Amino acid sequence: MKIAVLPGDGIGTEIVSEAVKVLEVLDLKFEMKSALVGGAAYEAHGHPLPESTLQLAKEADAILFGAVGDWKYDKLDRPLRPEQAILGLRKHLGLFANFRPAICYEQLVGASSLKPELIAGLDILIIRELTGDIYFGQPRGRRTAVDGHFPGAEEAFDTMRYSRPEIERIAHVAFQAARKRNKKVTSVDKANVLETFQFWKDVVTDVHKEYPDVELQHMYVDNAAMQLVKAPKAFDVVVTGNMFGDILSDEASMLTGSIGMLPSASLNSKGQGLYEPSHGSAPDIAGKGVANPLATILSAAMMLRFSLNQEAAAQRIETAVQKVLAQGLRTPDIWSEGTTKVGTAQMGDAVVKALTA
Ligand SMILES: NC(=O)c1ccc[n+]([C@@H]2O[C@H](COP(=O)([O-])OP(=O)(O)OC[C@H]3O[C@@H](n4cnc5c(N)ncnc54)[C@H](O)[C@@H]3O)[C@@H](O)[C@H]2O)c1
Ligand SMILES: CC(C)[C@H](C(=O)O)[C@@H](O)C(=O)O
Ligand SMILES: [Mg+2]
Repeated sequence: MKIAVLPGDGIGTEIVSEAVKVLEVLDLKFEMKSALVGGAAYEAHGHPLPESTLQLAKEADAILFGAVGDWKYDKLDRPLRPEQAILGLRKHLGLFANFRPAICYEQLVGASSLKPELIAGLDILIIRELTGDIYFGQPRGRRTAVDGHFPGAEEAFDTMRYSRPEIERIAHVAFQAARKRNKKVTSVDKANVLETFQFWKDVVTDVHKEYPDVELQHMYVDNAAMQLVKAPKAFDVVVTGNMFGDILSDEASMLTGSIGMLPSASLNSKGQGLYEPSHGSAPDIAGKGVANPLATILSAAMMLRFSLNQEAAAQRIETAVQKVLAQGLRTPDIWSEGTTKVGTAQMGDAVVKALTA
């Protein structure tokens, strides 16, 4: 089993080290190979996703990814920016199905910004389409406006688009996931304004005919953003496009206590997957040893489950994470009165200890 380890930038390197520690202690005979990606790869090779890194990723059974990006690269031409590395990996590997489970662990009910009764027992799954939408639509660019409110002015534009097969395959993923859970899918769109999302809604409705045992609800994205903080437990599986999924998953992360708790899996149709926390490189706390590594450690558990056929090991990691939380250990992002503040490495060590005890 080959795992490509791509730590990236900022806290990416700190949190991936902890996940690697956890994987190593399982002693499952993985072959782990690391490569530079993002800003780190740009510095060394002049490109955020060098051919050698892409090749390593393509040949791996699974990819463990940290995060990419730093403010200092914001002025680079877009194709050279660190974020192009993760977008390129998703595109080149066809990683269209992004699972972002928002689970509020019992021990962290007090860490959320929401009232405990709203989030105690929360377990929802956001399924974000990851290779289409306005993220990848062409054409895009800058030009001189020919119409609109300011003809002749400089303007920028992107293209929002989805094809029927792209929507169908993510809808199947969502209905099948819901079958293993509480059999409810909420499809989030903006069909009242955008043709792309009226089409999304129509296609999801068509696919639903094959899943009569699963309840389908449609919801506009603005309402969904509100309902997520009003009554999050009313959701089971949420399926949506690339951009709405990006935004709603960050919102949902706060229901779990912190964005440092939200893992993710991005899968292609061959069962290959990239596993990364949902958060970014957090330049504001990078290098301080305070980042929460649990989202990355939980992403490694998802990797064992979805790509490496190691369900028992995945469950061992998830149980170990709950154990350290029960011991009262908290990185600053999830710390509350009466618990013990620890750093990134101490948190990783505690998970390793809980696994081996
Ligand atoms: N997949 C990715 O690689 C990815 C995802 C999101 C953002 N980014 C990039 O990351 C950079 C920073 O973006 P941003 O600040 O908008 O988002 P971010 O997710 O990096 O950080 C947002 C806030 O959450 C905090 N945070 C994030 N992860 C944390 C963790 N594990 N523990 C504790 N606190 C954590 C940060 O300190 C910050 O205050 C940008 O360059 C952005 O493009 C990359
Ligand atoms: C860094 C960026 C390209 C990325 C996205 O928008 O998909 C990030 O925000 C994420 O959620 O993985
Ligand atoms: Mg995001």
